[in-house]
Amino acid sequence: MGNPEPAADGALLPHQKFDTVLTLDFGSQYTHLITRRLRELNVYSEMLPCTQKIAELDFKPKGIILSGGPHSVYDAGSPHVDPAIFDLGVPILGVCYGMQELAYRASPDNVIAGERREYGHSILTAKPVNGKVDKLFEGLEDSMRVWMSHGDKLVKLPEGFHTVATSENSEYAAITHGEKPIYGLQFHPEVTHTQHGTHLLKNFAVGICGCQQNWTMSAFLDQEITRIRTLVGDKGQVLGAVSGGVDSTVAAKLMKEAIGDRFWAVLVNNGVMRLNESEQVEKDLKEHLGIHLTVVDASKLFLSGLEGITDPEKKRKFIGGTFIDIFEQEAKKIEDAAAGSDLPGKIEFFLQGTLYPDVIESLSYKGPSATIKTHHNVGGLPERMSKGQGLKLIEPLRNLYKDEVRALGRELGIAEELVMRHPFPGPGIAVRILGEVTQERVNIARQADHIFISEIRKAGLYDKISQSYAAVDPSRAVGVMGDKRVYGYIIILRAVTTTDFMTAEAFEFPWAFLQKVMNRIVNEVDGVCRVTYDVTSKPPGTIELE
Ligand SMILES: Nc1ncnc2c1ncn2[C@@H]1O[C@H](COP(=O)(O)OP(=O)(O)OP(=O)(O)O)[C@@H](O)[C@H]1O
Ligand SMILES: O=c1[nH]c(=O)c2[nH+]cn([C@@H]3O[C@H](COP(=O)(O)O)[C@@H](O)[C@H]3O)c2[nH]1
Ligand SMILES: NC(=O)CC[C@H](N)C(=O)O
Ligand SMILES: [Mg+2]
Repeated sequence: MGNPEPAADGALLPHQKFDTVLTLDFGSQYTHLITRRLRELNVYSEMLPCTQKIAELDFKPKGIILSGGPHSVYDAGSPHVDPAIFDLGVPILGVCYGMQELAYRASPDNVIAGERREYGHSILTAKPVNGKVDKLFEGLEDSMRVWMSHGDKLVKLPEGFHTVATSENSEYAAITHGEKPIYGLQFHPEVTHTQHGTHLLKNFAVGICGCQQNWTMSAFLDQEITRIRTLVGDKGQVLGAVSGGVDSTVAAKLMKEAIGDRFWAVLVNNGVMRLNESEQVEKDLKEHLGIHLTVVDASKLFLSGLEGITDPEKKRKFIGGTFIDIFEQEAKKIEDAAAGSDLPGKIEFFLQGTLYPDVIESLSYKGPSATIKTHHNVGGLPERMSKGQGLKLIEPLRNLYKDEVRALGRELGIAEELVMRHPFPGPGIAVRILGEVTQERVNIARQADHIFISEIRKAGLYDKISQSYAAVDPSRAVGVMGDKRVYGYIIILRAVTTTDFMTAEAFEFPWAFLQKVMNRIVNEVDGVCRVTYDVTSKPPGTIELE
């Protein structure tokens, strides 16, 4: 099931504690939106690949949703669901490919390639049966705009099914079985382009599956604290890397709440953090959160090692590797110190702030996809540490989306300012300096970044932007300042809005704001004579420059 954490009796995972709708992924780009929409309704949902064997589940879902997907059910090699889903006796909803899969299973000649693709809006009307609209469409009696994206279609109703909604182009826009709670939709209720899509998913999850709407961060917090205590026992100790970022701060606070002083945090100052960041984080974590923290100043080691490296991937790999070396040394020191203290047990666990999108990424049903960039990857850390030092992994956030992590942070009483911080990558400013990283360039990037972020805060824009920073382009440009010719670096400002950091749009600043920031940077940061604003969306750009 992909959960690397050790099992312990009584340490219940969310899908064992909360009513869960299981979404099986056939590779649609929208699958994860199904789980998102359900969680927004306070119904817990998890996604697994369509190849999941039902016998291997360690929980019983209250309902199953089969997602859309790029394949055609009738093609050789197309994915098919484990037929055991039908033996669970729980409601099933097929969306697009998922519906075609249901029809195809009933009889392969139910599904054919349509004459043309249907992509975009369509008007859907619920069709009453015996004068009554189906449970799936309760409260949705009026026509609604839905979003379609398919080329294949049902040519006839599978045996035992009837139509519960039609659209302009699809006679079988929504179908249900006469006796069993099995449903199919040709359109996508999970996308925001579908009107009342969330209402429809609620009708399925709550009305039909009978799920309780009790997935709240306060309930999760209680469950997770119990789970961590059971897992770690009353003697075990936990070690964790913290950056001051949202994820590691929330994970650390949660750990502190669960096991108190048996949690040990390490912050590595890699020399490419923001202005005063290391000091600020130390203060925040120690004072506000009361966390037991070791700060390792390795800035010289990182900066000297980065000398002469211009290739982005090489920079990332160097930083990732050095980070692990330092962390291992510190872990050893802490362990040795803990062994000599009167603290009860040995350090057995390693805390990691993995989030659900990372998990989804690894569970999605897809062919091999190209690596865009190597994230500095503390993901490499536990493997070496678990083998080398026998540490077991603990990942309390692995089922949460970023906004859920923020809500959990608030639940834990973490200050709003920490909870709402923009993400900051592990390799830090090093991937925001194009080409070689030098102390001079780091200083310039820090100062420019500090001005940009302070102005964003002053203008009340910080929470409207998902991530922002200033980068340095060390190819220089000519300028004139105080009647003198100057030849200086170019600053690139970047600010984006995004929900999942997979795609992003450049933030639209008022012109006067950009001019003000430009003015301050050229006047206050030595060595800079030009400021540009990067308007590239993702794709084709990425959020970081390297
Ligand atoms: N300077 C650092 N010192 C110690 N650990 C770090 C450092 N930078 C990153 N990490 C570790 O790497 C993990 C991944 O970094 P990432 O930036 O994705 O998360 P974050 O910093 O906790 O939160 P955010 O996404 O808000 O920045 C962190 O959770 C932390 O465990
Ligand atoms: O901890 C991290 N280590 C990394 O190596 C790393 N690279 C990118 N990022 C962050 O990921 C998000 C997407 O960034 P990209 O569009 O540049 O891939 C953005 O939020 C980036 O800041 C990283 N975070
Ligand atoms: N969005 C989908 O699930 C598409 C299903 C199938 N590939 C079709 O074209 O009809
Ligand atoms: Mg970070």
